[in-house]
Amino acid sequence: MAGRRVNVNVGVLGHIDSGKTALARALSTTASTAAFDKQPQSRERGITLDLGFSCFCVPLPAHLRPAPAAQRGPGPEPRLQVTLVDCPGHASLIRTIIGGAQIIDLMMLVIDVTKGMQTQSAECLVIGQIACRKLIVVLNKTDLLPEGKRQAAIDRMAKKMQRTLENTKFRGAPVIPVAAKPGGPDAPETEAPQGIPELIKLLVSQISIPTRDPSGPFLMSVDHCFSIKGQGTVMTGTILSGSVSLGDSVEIPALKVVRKVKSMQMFHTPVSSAVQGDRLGICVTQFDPKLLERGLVCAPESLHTVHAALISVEKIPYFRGPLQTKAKFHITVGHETVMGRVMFFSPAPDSLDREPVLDSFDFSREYLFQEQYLCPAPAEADEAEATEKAGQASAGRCPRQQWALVEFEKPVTCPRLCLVIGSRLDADIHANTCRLAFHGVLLHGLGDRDYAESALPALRVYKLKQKHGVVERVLDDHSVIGRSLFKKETNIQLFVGLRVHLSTGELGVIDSAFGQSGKFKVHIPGGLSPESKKILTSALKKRGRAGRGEAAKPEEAERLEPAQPVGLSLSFKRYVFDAHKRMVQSP
Ligand SMILES: Nc1nc2c(ncn2[C@@H]2O[C@H](COP(=O)(O)OP(=O)(O)OP(=O)(O)O)[C@@H](O)[C@H]2O)c(=O)[nH]1
Ligand SMILES: [Mg+2]
Repeated sequence: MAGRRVNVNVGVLGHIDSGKTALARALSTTASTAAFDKQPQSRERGITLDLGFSCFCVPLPAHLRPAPAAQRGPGPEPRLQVTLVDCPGHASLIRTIIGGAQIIDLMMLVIDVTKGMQTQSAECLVIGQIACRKLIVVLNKTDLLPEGKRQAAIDRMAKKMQRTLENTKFRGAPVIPVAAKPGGPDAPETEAPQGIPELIKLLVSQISIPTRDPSGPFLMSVDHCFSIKGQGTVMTGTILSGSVSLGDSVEIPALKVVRKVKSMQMFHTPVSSAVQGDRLGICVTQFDPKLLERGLVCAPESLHTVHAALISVEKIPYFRGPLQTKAKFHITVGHETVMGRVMFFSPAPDSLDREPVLDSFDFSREYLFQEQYLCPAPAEADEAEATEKAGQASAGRCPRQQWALVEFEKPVTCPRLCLVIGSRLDADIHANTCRLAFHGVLLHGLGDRDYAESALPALRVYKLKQKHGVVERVLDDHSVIGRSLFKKETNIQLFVGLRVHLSTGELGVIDSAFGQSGKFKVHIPGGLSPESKKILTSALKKRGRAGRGEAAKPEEAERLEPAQPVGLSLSFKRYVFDAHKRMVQSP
């Protein structure tokens, strides 16, 4: 029996033509069926269209070996299997790249040393920050640098990359030069790559194996599917969670079918079980492989199909422009990308500082509707630019967590708490801008097609509304008539009982409509103060005088005339999903 193998997935990401496939080829000794641009279209266009998988093995390094006590007696040397996930570079394939990034433990960012950071290198770095823990920057094509100045140019680019990483979570990550295919496409195959042994050494030293957890529901991301005559249908992919054994039933949720696992292989070797992190081919009883190119296979009934979701959101700082409520984004949910419309909301003002919660959504709390995602107010220096952008949190008080309701154009099938990325894939790919707009975690999926009626009323997101009017006249010490707060057609009955503040300081309560023109009666429980009465009655007198032509002493009219009318302000909450559109008193 072969010795123990520990698998780790390493992503190869970078701008188009930086040499990712050439690097994967140089690194690999064993190629799986799908590696190295074997697709005919891929060969024709000279670009990678799909994830490519290949691997190489090295002795398991000391830092990854279990403690001596845990080791079983003498046996074959344990091996580390490094599975390389060669991602496409072309901008149009970013969904594939995001899918690839979610199954890797470490990311190699390939940079063409003669070009430096390019648009998709930056996007890959953003994706890496969201989905990966570790990074190595590989400066490729060093053979293209003039020999005499090569080292200096490499050092300069390495410094530049370090500076770029400075503001990311990969600060201080290693940068290493190579030439994966010296001489380029026309160079003879005998031309040996340069710097590969050093890169392997660095990779192996940087790899740490995340704890693989065999518990939890089985979930595998499938990247290829084909049938073998007389045996069944084979799906190859990476196990994202849980484990699988021979004879288990697995579900292909996209096709709504359940199949039995007949056999399994890991890199051409039959196995009887596999766990999270393993790369695997499983053969199940026949189904048409054409129906499933990409997708998920899972333990029966462990995934949910959702029509909308509540997600925790964080804006990607490189995305230019605001994130608007009602805007449409491409939303990658787990391993699917669909269009979705978003509505942003923040904590109620009294809970801005609450610790972010990333594993559930609290329906018992109230939330404040936002026209757009709130960004921290920028430093003074950026003020000019900042004033253009609305949606800044007032006085630098930015909530620690914000959310969005995402409504999908078509339902998506995804695991619990999966990664969500919102992007603007329709943006011009040559515009040199980051198309990735926000990321987050799916906290709560709405599985009912009629979620708008069945589930959303429980979501207590409110808009804070303010209305302003004026006191028209005093009825008595405890009541006034107001106007200009409502439109003529407003049903004032809905507002009865809500508090209004008079600009003179008194508190009133809307009592009833008054006449047909949107006027209303306000009851003032504490009574009008003598000063207020003076201001109001003097205004009344003036009106009266004009109306009835009564003579008043000119000096009195001057003295008592209020500088401004007495205002009435009403603030109330309206819950966005309240079917009855009730107004609720706000503090
Ligand atoms: N001179 C030189 N050319 C290289 C090197 N590595 C790759 N190339 C060439 O660069 C071109 C692109 O290489 P690929 O490996 O296909 O690049 P890629 O990053 O996989 O491209 P996409 O997958 O389409 O994004 C090919 O013509 C390679 O021969 C290198 O180290 N030196
Ligand atoms: Mg490629």
